[in-house]
Formats: sequence, C-alpha cells, structure tokens
Amino acid sequence: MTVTRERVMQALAEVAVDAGGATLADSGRLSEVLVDESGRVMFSIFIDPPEAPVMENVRLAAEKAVRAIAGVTGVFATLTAEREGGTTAPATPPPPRPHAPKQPKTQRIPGVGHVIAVASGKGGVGKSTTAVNLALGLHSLGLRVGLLDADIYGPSVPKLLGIHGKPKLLEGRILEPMEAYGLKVMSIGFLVDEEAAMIWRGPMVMSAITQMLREVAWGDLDVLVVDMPPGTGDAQLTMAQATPLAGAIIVSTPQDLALIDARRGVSMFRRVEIPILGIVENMATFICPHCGTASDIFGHGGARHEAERLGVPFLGEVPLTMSIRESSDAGRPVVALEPDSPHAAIYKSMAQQVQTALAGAGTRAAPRIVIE
Ligand SMILES: Nc1ncnc2c1ncn2[C@@H]1O[C@H](COP(=O)(O)OP(=O)(O)OP(=O)(O)O)[C@@H](O)[C@H]1O
Repeated sequence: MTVTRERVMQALAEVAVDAGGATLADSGRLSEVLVDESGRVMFSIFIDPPEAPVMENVRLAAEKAVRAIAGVTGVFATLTAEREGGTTAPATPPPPRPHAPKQPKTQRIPGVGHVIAVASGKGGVGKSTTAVNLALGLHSLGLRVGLLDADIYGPSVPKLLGIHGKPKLLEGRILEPMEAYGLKVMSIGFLVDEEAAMIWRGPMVMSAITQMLREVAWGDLDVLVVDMPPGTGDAQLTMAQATPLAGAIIVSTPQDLALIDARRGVSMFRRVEIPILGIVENMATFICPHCGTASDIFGHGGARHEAERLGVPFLGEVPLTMSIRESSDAGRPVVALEPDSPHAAIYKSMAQQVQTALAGAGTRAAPRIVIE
C-alpha cells in the first residue's frame, strides 16, 4: 500500500501540541515531511531548547500516529532547534528516546573506536574514491572498519563498492549495515532515492546523518570512516556535533580553485576543534594508459604546499589514472582488487599514517557548535 504525504499530514493533524488545541500539522513546527518508496516517513519538529522535555511527548505521539498508517514501515521523527534556513544552532541535544542508550548524542558511538571524516571543500574531487580506498587500506592493516556514506547530495559508496539492495531493519529502528570487501557499510543511498535527498534542508540532513551514525548496528569497529558531503556548510557542522570525530582528512585536486576550497575545509574543522589528519592530493598527475607518460594536467604539488603552509600533514598524492576511474566506477576498488599495485600502495600508506595518528589520539568530546 502506498503511503502518501497527505495521509501522514492527516495523522499529524490528530496530534495535539498544546492545551490550546494546536495540532502538529498546523503548528508551524513541522519540517518538510518525506515519504520514501519503501514506506519510511521522515520529519523534524522545531522546538525551543527549553521545550525539549514536553515536546518529546509530542514527538512520541507523532511517531505512534504515523506508525499506525497502513503501509508505513518506519518513522524517523526528531526534535530540532535548528530552523530551516539554519539561523539557529541546535542548542541542546534532544532528550534520549526511551529505547535509545542514555547518553547525549555527542558521546561516542558504542563499540566504535575512532570516527574520521573524509571531506572536501568542493564536489567531484574524488572524496568518495579516497574514502573507500582509505577504508580498505585501514582494513588491510588488520583493523575492523566501517564506512558511512553521509554524502546526502550524491551518495556514491554503493556504486564504488558494487553494493545492491537495502539494509535489513533489525529490532526497533536499528539497521544492519551492508558488507563489502570486509567493510561494514551504510549509505544514505540505500535508504532514499537521490532526488528525495537532494531537497532535504538543514534539519533533515542533520537527522539523517545522526541516525546513520547511531541507529546502525555497527558492532565493534576500530575505525568508522565517514564520507562527508562536499562543502563546508550545515551538514559538516552537524557531523562534527553529532559525534566525537577523531579527525578529518581533506581531499583536494591540485588546481588553485580547489585548494581555496580545501583551505576553507581545513579552517572549518579547525573552528570546531577537530584535528586535521592530513590533506590528500587526488588526480595529481595524469598517467597515460597507452604510453605511461605522466602529465600534470591540473598542476602538481599544490596540495602538498598548501598542507605545509597550513601546518597539517600531507598524506600523499594519487595520480589521475584510467584504472582508478574504471575500477571505482565498476564497484571494484583498487585496494581490494589489486592490493599489490602501486596505486593501492599509495592508499595503504595513507592508511598507515592515519593509523599512527589515531594511535596517538584519545577520544575527544565533541565541540559545541555556534553558527555565526
Ligand atoms: N585518482 C583518480 N583517477 C581517475 N579517476 C578518479 C580518481 N579519483 C576519482 N576519480 C573519478 O572521479 C569521479 C568522481 O570521484 P568521486 O565520486 O570519488 O568524487 P567525490 O569528490 O566524492 O564526488 P562528489 O562530490 O560528487 O561526491 C569518479 O568517476 C571517480 O571514479
């Protein structure tokens, strides 16, 4: 049975918000309501932070009302203090749900040793390719590794790892991660179609990322690698707030313009006190598949200089090669398929450096974010 947004709104029109008779549907507190093709319903309820204890009851009532609709397979309802448009920072985390572990959402994810973000200031620079191969590099070092594709606006991890299908819903609202090449994997791409995700606003992005971090049965992991959405906006700040990140890796191509964006990325993470584990230069040099000649199409060495200038580690440079593009896009990542190739060696060396950096880092408390 198809669930419509109208049917959901009808149910929410039965949920009282206050004694004055206002309902959730007409209270002006409701974000966009999204329904995906498998009958999952997602929305946020705007609150002022002091209202959180009272509004948690409203959230529970809303969840119950929507769950009762025939055809609804899951309800993701969250309280948020962030208005669409993003002018107000989420001030106080919502109170824990009865079935959630009793801890603020800024605490570590149980069983997960370190969470690291792979980010880029701009799109299309090879961030996801780097995240996938770095995760595989860490796995090749004997670590238990998860990969979370939080790139709401272009989830490409399912494709890069050749994963099809949907994750299983375990008890409650917990999802079982998918598995590929020894990695545990969750992607927003498994859950909603790309067009739906594209229209999400700040609070929806925040709730989706938080749920993928916390409502997935990750099990025991040494490292969870998060493929971030490109850019330096709300989603990145949300990520930083939602979990204690051990550090961030910034991927850039060598062009000046990409480097300006990379610099923004570095300064954003610094602003929220997340250590930069290093910068990666991707598509550094073009290796001709026919004659093997190297040409610096986008220039070369820019990211290394930038890293020096910013005082952050430089993790390595990955050439622009047909074999990386073809193997990535065919769901056969180079580190898994050709572990002894020179390209795999570059990613493994990055993984080694990251492992060393993580070994020296304790788990940090997540910073409080103030959006100016
Ligand atoms: N070193 C490389 N050599 C050749 N092709 C590459 C390399 N790195 C990435 N690519 C290709 O570039 C394209 C974009 O890569 P990828 O999806 O990893 O980028 P992204 O920064 O995550 O993009 P988006 O911002 O869209 O998520 C893909 O087709 C990928 O195969």
